Amino acid sequence: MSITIENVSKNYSSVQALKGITLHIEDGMFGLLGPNGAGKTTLLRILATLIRPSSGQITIDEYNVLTQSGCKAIRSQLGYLPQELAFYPDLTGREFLDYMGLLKRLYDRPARRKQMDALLDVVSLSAVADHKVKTYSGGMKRRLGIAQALLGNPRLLIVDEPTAGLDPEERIRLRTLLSHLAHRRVVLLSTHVVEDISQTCRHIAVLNKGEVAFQGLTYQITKEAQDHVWQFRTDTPYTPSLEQSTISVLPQEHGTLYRIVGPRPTAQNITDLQAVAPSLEDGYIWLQQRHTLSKRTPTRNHEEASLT
Ligand SMILES: Nc1ncnc2c1ncn2[C@@H]1O[C@H](COP(=O)(O)OP(=O)(O)OP(=O)(O)O)[C@@H](O)[C@H]1O
Repeated sequence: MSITIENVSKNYSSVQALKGITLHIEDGMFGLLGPNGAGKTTLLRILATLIRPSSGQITIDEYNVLTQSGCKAIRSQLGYLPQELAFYPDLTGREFLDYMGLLKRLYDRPARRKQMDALLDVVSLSAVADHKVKTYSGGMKRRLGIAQALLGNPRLLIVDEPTAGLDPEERIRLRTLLSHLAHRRVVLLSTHVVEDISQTCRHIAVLNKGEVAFQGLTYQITKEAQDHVWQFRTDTPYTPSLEQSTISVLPQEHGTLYRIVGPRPTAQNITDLQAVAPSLEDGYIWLQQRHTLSKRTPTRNHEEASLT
């Protein structure tokens, strides 16, 4: 499968949620990374054909998603797990899947049952399939959500923040499951957790305020931050400049160890200053910062302002 998103914008009355997004996505796992409000959910809902963009073009394989026939063709190949999936708590996991299967027009009962059994196995819920959903943990509900998205064996699986609120064990379990599912389809994963992406996605796009701040191979993000990550020690609290972000503050026996992303720190009271190898998180913060700063309108300094 091949997805091409060209110059897509979306306005909600006065809010411009997406501003000319252009992306290309192929089979495998693709990560959509960005802070709250970046526009990830809006983009996923557009791809899931739930809302229409204000402008732009989207083609999935040979289909134009914005036409009625293209939309219909894509819907039959699509599985979607939204951030908040409404479950019926008094149904069992199996009953819920059965209901969702009917909504997906899987009317052949034996075939639907067979598919449900296989999916319950894939998401490791077979043992609790006949327990009510209200007895499931957050992670189990998320896995049931993935099972319902997989009904009909879609070639495009869209999952919005699937690891939010899960404990580390469940997060790893879910990430691993999604990686396995990405073998013969596109899995589009949205998250604001850098680690989710680093462990699973070869290709990513970083969104910032409705724009693409980066797209490419995941490891390239660390390269972007090369020579912009600093470590130093100080005895007094360090206040970062507007262009710097504090990544960590580690109290030690002698002073405090700071890790900063941005221009080289120049404060007097710091020692052992060195540039360090960026992590993916450093790279992500650097990209966000660079993108935000590039959008800021230059302000006059105080002297210039006082002359007028
Ligand atoms: N239905 C809506 N009506 C008005 N504004 C909206 C609507 N949906 C989203 N927005 C706004 O659009 C922008 C992008 O929101 P979106 O939910 O797509 O971002 P996100 O990256 O998914 O964030 P989060 O991780 O918090 O869900 C935000 O400013 C949000 O407030």
